[in-house]
Amino acid sequence: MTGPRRSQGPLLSFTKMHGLGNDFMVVDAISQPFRLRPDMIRKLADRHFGVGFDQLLVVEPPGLPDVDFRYRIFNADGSEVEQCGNGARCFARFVRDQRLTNRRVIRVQTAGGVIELRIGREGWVTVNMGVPELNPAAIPFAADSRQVVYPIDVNGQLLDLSAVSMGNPHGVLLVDDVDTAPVASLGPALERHPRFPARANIGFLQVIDRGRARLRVFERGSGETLACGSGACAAVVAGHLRGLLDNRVRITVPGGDLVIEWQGEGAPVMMEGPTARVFDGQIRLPAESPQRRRGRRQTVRSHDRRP
Ligand SMILES: N[C@H](CCC[C@H](N)C(=O)O)C(=O)O
Repeated sequence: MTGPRRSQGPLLSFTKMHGLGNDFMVVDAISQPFRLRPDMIRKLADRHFGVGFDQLLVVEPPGLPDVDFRYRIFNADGSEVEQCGNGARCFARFVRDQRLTNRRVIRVQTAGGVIELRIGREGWVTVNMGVPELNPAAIPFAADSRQVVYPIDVNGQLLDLSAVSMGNPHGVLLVDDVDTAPVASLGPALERHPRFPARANIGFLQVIDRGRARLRVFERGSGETLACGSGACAAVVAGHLRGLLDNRVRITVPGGDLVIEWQGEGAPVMMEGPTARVFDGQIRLPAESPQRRRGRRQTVRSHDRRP
């Protein structure tokens, strides 16, 4: 077998996984070098010319004393983000399956803070997603003061929106029926609304009763996905604060069900759901141009947060 041509880059090993159809390319950057740029991530995310995924998840050695791993998350548009709930479950299963840990409870550092993952049976994982952030400035969402519901003008239409951060920003709208919700039009308009300076994930929440709800999410940087774990958490927080949902809610997203628990202000949001491994693969990356190699030597590894 001939070795790679000089113009070819390294082989990158990965595992394709999903959490309720929210799909991921998972890369172990502990056992292999990992240096990708936003343009390269966008190419890998392409469902025709690349691997195809909603998010790229990267396993790195811990950067803090009391955590087991660092977990980096990149959307399909190449933007690096703070949190991914479904991804956290798949991350936990991956590091255990790959024997990178033998622990059943792992602490993971993300750009949005430290989260704790508990690995159960048959691929089920419970995630402590941390305490939701409701202060507009920290979400970030432009508002004079904190409200449960914010009136917001979207292309001349006045809507009632809840704003929550799970480490990543979310807007939540109540709808009568998720099947007819204007996700394709309102999703992008709100994702990039000027009042969300870091953009946002937009959830369309239909309350069935105080313990059950349906949800569709137009995700920041990836578009509508079959499931959004942090979006399900944000939706339960918003529904609870509006007095419509109890502490434990079964959230049905297009890809299946998640169980979310929140005891109220100051408490963390707990999320429980399944994970699935689809296949393992390798992909040869294009060689880095000499100019980029020279540029790389002069710069510290960049943690691009936006393409
Ligand atoms: N698109 C999200 C990241 C992935 C979140 C989602 N896949 C989840 O399960 O939480 C953001 O830009 O904040």
